[in-house]
Amino acid sequence: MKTKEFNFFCKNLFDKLPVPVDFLDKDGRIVYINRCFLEFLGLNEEDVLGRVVTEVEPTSKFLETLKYRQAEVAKRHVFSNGKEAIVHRIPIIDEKDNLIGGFGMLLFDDYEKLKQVTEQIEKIHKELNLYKNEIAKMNRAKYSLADIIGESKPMKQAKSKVKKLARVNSNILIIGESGVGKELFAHAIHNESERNEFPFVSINCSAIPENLLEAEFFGYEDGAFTGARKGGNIGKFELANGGTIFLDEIGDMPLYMQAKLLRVLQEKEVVRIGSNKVVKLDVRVICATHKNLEQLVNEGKFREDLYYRLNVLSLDIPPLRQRREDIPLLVQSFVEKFYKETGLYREIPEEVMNILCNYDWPGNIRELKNIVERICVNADDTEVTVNDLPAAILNKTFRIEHKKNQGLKEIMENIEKEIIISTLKECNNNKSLAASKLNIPRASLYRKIEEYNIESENK
Ligand SMILES: Nc1ncnc2c1ncn2[C@@H]1O[C@H](COP(=O)(O)OP(=O)(O)OP(=O)(O)O)[C@@H](O)[C@H]1O
Repeated sequence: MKTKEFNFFCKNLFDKLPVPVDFLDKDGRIVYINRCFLEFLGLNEEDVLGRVVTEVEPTSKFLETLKYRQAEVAKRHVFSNGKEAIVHRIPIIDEKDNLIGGFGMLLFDDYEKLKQVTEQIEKIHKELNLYKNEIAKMNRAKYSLADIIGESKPMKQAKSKVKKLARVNSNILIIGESGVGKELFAHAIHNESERNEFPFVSINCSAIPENLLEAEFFGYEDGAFTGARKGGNIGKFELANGGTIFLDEIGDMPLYMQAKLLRVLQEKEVVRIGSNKVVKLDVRVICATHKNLEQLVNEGKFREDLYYRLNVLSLDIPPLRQRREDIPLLVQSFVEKFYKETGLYREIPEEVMNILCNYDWPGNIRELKNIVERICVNADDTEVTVNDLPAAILNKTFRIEHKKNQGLKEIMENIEKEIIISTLKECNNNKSLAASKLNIPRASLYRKIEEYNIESENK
């Protein structure tokens, strides 16, 4: 192409470009320079065209670039007018390896602006890391094995199982009544595992409105649906990547979400709503439920395939009434916690402790914790009294009411019968254990069971 034609061609291409650009011939003469570059240098086209680059701009290193045929990319350069920029100098070589010219371009024509942008980016990065750390802190497992109070046999067994479960990566289903400590155990499994440096994300399936479940689980992109937060949102699975996700109340998950969850567990990847980018997942899933999932499967309310996928390993946490010996330890720890939080010292006398130990605790440890806190608040003095206990607990503990016109013998028999029934319940109907707890010979227990017709009532 002739110089004139080339110049015309470049004008069409580069004159409207807001980036300074020029072309040189093989001897370093400027054959084209765009308007933006002229403005930057404060020169007119006539002062520049056809002249050797160093005559126009004495600081230019372009002649060396042409001489050594070596491209220089993103170099900082100070021009004779004092302006600083990031420049590219590229030698142009033809197919026969001959040098035919050079191409120059300024990336940032205002170095100060670049510095500001870089500083701004650095600041944003720092802030982003700060938020990331905060989010990571929020998504940490707070409890470890040491926080799980209980020395009863079933608790010791459950705690030692935690260590085994932590060693592998399979999904776990934790079963137990409400308030037994399922979430606490999930935290402990994560903390004992190799994933403990990664997030622990907890999500309660029954607490999220059905229409938001998918967005919460898998996240969404900006404008994915009406009401979606600007900028989109990361899903809990992505948030838990590398760590553990705890899906509480899994039995309450609607069927359509069960299908989606199954897909994620099978594929080990997730796609945000409104996006087509696949995110690979490495997340351990721990689920919990107080419902009978097998029954839900039989009723068609829970997918069988999902049940088997979640229930690879399981952990059964017994209700508090089956491990009453843990009650004094738990009460003591809740009283200490109350003292630490409020500075109010409380003591639980034996008669109050006995009542607490005999109550059945349908709400398990959560209920016990609440009641202990309540009686600590109610107490007028350091020593808590029976009167500080809620009536509901007192009524249920003193179940043995005698009917009018009953003689002492009959009343005593009723009391004896009640005690035997509750001890048998406590011992899971193990008669030898019950006899030893009641401190009577086994034969006496059998006789009384028959006498009071307990076995048939107990079935
Ligand atoms: N062994 C324990 N030692 C100390 N605190 C416990 C213990 N078990 C449970 N808790 C406490 O009791 C409360 C209820 O525990 P958690 O939430 O883990 O029960 P959950 O079985 O998951 O209940 P839900 O089924 O209702 O979700 C929490 O405050 C927890 O810290």
